[in-house]
Amino acid sequence: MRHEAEAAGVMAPAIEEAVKSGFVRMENLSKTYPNGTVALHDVNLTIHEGEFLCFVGPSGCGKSTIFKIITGLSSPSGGTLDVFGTTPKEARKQSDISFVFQDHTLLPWSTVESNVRLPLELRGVDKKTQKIEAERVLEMVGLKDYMKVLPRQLSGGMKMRVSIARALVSRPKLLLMDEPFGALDEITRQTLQNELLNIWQQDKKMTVLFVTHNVFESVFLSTRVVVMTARPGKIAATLDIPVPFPRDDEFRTAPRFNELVRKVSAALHH
Ligand SMILES: Nc1ncnc2c1ncn2[C@@H]1O[C@H](COP(=O)(O)OP(=O)(O)OP(=O)(O)O)[C@@H](O)[C@H]1O
Repeated sequence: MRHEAEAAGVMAPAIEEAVKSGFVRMENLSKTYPNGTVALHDVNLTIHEGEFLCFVGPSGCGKSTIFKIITGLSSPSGGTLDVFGTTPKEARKQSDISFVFQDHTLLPWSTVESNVRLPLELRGVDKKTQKIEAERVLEMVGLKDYMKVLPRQLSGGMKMRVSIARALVSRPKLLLMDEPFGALDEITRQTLQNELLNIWQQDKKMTVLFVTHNVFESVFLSTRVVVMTARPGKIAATLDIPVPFPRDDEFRTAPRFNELVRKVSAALHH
């Protein structure tokens, strides 16, 4: 419905406001858990449509807490966070948000295809569309020939590709990735980084928020890096990565890359 309205050039006032003011907007966002832990303090951040934003920071700086609030699984204790001009819970209901975690969380007894179709099945999408959409995203991640295979027959990198395909199947406007490549070997990790950028490039409107502990990964992938400090979690710096896409493996060894890595590292250790 909303997509149709947008295509016709008519946007609801709330959406228009969201586009103008930022796609995800945090204002003085704070979170104190019931045991007194201050996970976030006064976080201000505006994320625009189509950005690829990486969060880096030490363990416990509140990155997952931000994700929990964006998805409506946790509520702020102070300030506000809105997604597409509405509440996180509402945005989630509209299936505009998908997640990928470090643990691929695939159902072991279901084939690759069934795993990928699951989000659509849960939403009551008809079987024919489920199949078409599953094929579309499995093609994107290079696994169309593995549709009938069980997860245990796949390598770690392939399982992660299935997990990414499952997240993409509902055509999300916002993709949240919490250390998705943290458990993979370096070569697989770099391959998946390249593939993820290709996928993101195909859909200029999808916004990706990506948590990583790896400074190199943050510079390679993102349009902007948000550096956080621990206890209480705050934004120490936001750094633009003004390097055009597509980015290829040559970028990983370019002087510009090293210079940006140094900048992010300096902000982390400040
Ligand atoms: N449910 C909870 N109750 C109490 N404290 C919590 C809860 N969840 C998280 N915390 C604490 O809040 C702080 C931020 O946690 P969070 O998981 O958001 O950090 P993180 O940056 O994602 O960490 P990591 O990189 O290790 O995953 C930490 O000190 C954590 O121990």
